[in-house]
Amino acid sequence: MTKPVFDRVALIGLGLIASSMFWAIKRGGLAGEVTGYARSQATRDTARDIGLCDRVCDTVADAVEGADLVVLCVPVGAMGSVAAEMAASLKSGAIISDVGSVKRAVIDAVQPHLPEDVHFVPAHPLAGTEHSGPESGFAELYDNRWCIIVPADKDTSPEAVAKLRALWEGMGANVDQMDADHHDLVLAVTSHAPHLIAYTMVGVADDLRRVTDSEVIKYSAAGFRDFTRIAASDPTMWRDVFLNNKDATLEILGRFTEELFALQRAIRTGDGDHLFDYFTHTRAIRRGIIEAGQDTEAPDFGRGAPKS
Ligand SMILES: NC(=O)c1ccc[n+]([C@@H]2O[C@H](COP(=O)([O-])OP(=O)(O)OC[C@H]3O[C@@H](n4cnc5c(N)ncnc54)[C@H](O)[C@@H]3O)[C@@H](O)[C@H]2O)c1
Ligand SMILES: O=C(O)C(=O)C[C@]1(C(=O)O)C=C[C@@H](O)C=C1
Repeated sequence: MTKPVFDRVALIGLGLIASSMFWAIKRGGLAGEVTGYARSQATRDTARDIGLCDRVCDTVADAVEGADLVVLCVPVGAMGSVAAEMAASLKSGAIISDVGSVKRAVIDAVQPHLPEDVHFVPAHPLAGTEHSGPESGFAELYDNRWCIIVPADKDTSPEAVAKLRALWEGMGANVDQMDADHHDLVLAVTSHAPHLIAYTMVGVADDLRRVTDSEVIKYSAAGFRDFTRIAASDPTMWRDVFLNNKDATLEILGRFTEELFALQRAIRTGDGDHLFDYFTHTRAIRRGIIEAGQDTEAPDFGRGAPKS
């Protein structure tokens, strides 16, 4: 039996990310006790019914009392108010972290509420599904996925960072470290703008009523199915992501629109060379990612004959 990384962990907000953390912590024997708090009675009842958390508390103060690590797993827009609510009950020396998809806005919202004798070490696991709520979690969610740790200050305790790293590694993740603004720009490109594009594409399809009546469902085995999966993600979470990573997302969408206009023009003017060169370039990027071993889920390109 491995030694737990923390004696007591508190998970605040019992949805997909927190419930997956709980099952992964249990799988790895990473904490002595895990307490949990959710705002709604219905969520707390469900959590108790399915054995999510060793102890489900009815107040955030009870959940964080005596905890060595507190992880805020609520939507980005709720982080500040939850931090304010729990601040007076935090144990001296505790590590406070979060899992929010945006980092600069969360740091600005949470930090002012925290007492000086705790360590604030924000983080973001790059793993999720389109499902939400306490029943959607599973222990394997973080296996081989990245978790980015974003220390709030330059003088954040290295011991606190190392302990949080050990927890995420114990849950199966690969851990990296980044500055908050850089994180927000990278995620605007790789996650936030793509989600907005998926939402838009599904909305466009829905506008074409005759398509959605039957054909979209019938033929959505291809790329569009991934769009509909992503566009089924939690509306509160994604509203908060866009409102709290405004600048980076707008910057990326501006660039995206420019490229889209150029492609649109190439189609209208019959500029096949532009389209071909563009697609050749993007294909090389995809192949580069796979060759560098950075997409562990990608199938080999070129199937060829089955290998005996
Ligand atoms: N879903 C993903 O793909 C994903 C991936 C990485 C990070 N995240 C981040 O993780 C966090 C949680 O996301 P999730 O997918 O687990 O969401 P979820 O909807 O499954 O769970 C969120 C939980 O927070 C609770 N909550 C909402 N407002 C609250 C408040 N004011 N006070 C207390 N509790 C409140 C909800 O009731 C729910 O239990 C978000 O910040 C999100 O940006 C999500
Ligand atoms: O797989 C999915 O459903 C996701 O969208 C997960 C995903 C992403 O990769 O964009 C979504 C938001 C996060 O903050 C991190 C991960």
